[in-house]
Amino acid sequence: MTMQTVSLNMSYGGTQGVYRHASRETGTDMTFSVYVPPHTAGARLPVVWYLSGLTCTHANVTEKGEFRSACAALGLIFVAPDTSPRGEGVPGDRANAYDFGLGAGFYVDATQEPFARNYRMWSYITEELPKLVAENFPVDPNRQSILGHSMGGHGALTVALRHPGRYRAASAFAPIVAPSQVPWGIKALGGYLGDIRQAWRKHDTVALIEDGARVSDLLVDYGDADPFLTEQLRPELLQAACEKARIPLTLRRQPGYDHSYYFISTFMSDHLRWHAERLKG
Ligand SMILES: N[C@@H](CCC(=O)N[C@@H](CSC=O)C(=O)NCC(=O)O)C(=O)O
Repeated sequence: MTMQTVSLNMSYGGTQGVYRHASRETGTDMTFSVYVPPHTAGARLPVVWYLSGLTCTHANVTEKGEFRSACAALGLIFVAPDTSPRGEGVPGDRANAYDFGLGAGFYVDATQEPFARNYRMWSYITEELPKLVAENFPVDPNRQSILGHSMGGHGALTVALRHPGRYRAASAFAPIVAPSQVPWGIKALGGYLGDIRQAWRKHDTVALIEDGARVSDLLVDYGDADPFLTEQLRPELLQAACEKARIPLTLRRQPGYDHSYYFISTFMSDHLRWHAERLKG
């Protein structure tokens, strides 16, 4: 699989790159970013995947996430994919809605027309992109972890729950934890997967836990000034599901913080340290 380098900049002794490739899964060109920390030649490094939220590309976290200093200190590779296919002929123009279509792939493989050909973000994130990254960067495939924000928090938690042997840690900023029960999720899962509630459960963190999926532990931060908290995010549903399933959950309510990258960047290094602990050795 080939890829092109869009840009490459030195940062904290490592390199921040942006790359583009032709994706088999989405049938489009896809852009993603990778930060590689300073390392000795030949070393294989742990990799942290970051899934972004509604309206984002790779660029939001790359420019505003403030992850590079911690990644350089902790020796972590940081990968930030896009949130949907884009380009000519791809349905779901954002002019119609910010919460469905372009920038809002919800990390599922769509089964409904006209989305089924291009909106294959589940397979892209879990299969195609990991292979491309492993072929082109000094990653240790046995030391991977995943985190995300909002729609990307939903993606990170569902991907981790369905691949318990692959990701050693999972965490999220203000995740959508029960998409089957909130407006953003009902719109997206219905639009991409149709009205097949059983299929939705495989893309719903709370439902996956209810159905027996497990991870060793979770870290979740949310801000109590987040405008989406009570209608879309509903962290109390995750707390109840984890308590019932006895999954250790560190759920932190951050007073005064909202949903923005000012919030994410404040707690990014905490999350990366938490991941690094679980990616040791
Ligand atoms: N009306 C806003 C809503 C979009 C928004 O807040 N997007 C968040 C993620 S929300 C859940 O997935 C985001 O990360 N935005 C990008 C940023 O750089 O802050 C809008 O249309 O912008």
